[in-house]
Amino acid sequence: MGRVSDRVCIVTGAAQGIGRAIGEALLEEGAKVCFADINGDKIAEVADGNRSRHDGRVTSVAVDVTQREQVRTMIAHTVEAFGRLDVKFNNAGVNKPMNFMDVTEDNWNFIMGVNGLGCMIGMQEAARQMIAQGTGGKIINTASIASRQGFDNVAPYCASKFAVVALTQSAARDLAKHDITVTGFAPGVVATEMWEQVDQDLMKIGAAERPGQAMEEFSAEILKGRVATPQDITGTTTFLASCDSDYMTGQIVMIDGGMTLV
Ligand SMILES: NC(=O)c1ccc[n+]([C@@H]2O[C@H](COP(=O)([O-])OP(=O)(O)OC[C@H]3O[C@@H](n4cnc5c(N)ncnc54)[C@H](O)[C@@H]3O)[C@@H](O)[C@H]2O)c1
Repeated sequence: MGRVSDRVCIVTGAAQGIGRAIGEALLEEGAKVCFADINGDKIAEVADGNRSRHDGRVTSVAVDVTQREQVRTMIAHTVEAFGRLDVKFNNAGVNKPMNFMDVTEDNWNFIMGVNGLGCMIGMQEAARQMIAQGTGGKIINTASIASRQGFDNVAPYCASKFAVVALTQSAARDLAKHDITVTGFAPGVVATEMWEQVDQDLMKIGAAERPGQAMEEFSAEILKGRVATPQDITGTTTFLASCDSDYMTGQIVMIDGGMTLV
């Protein structure tokens, strides 16, 4: 028996990076997992790649987390496949570095849309299903080191991740009476495609002159070399999915290699 045997989980942003690692770790611990992502081809490939090892416990769906109807369809698909929903990870996220003075309404709306609104809709629709089931459940949101501190050239991203923390704390209070716990986790820097893209974007806006420079400087100044792999954080995410007590609700677990201590 795994730590989350037979729990029905949805992970958004699961076509790559942190979300994919969360979903695959849940499968290893016995869960039934719906992998969900805006990239329909890639999410189907990820699910196919996991089917031979975990047959009957894998499904996938294409979803844009900012679109409520698509989120409802994703949940309906999962319930049809596995009978219910126990755990919902709101992990899909975007970043698009820009100097503070160049931030546009489009940039703000894009980042706040996916990271903030997408998280809120994801929580509401998961909770709606859990309330209808009468089973309670768990909602787990991906925050960030950027939800504790603002960093250069990523103001909307930091604002969106502060929003994730506030949504987690507020929803934890509102949903407690339905036995739904709401938690989050806040990684530091994780080596994913998002980080590679951030690196390229920083060069485009002139905040770095060569590939890897911004990361090296950030690494030297703030990280002290502590860059995680997606797999480094799945011990914590599986714990949050398995933890039946409500003592964690409303909390954000830091997985940032001690960055908040420096
Ligand atoms: N990589 C890091 O250093 C780091 C650190 C802290 C927090 N995070 C957060 O972790 C989460 C995952 O990040 P990652 O590094 O794996 O990024 P990533 O870019 O590798 O993966 C993000 C996934 O989200 C999907 N996505 C984007 N917009 C979507 C939408 N509207 N609907 C559905 N799916 C959508 C993408 O297609 C992609 O597969 C994000 O919330 C990110 O903000 C990342």
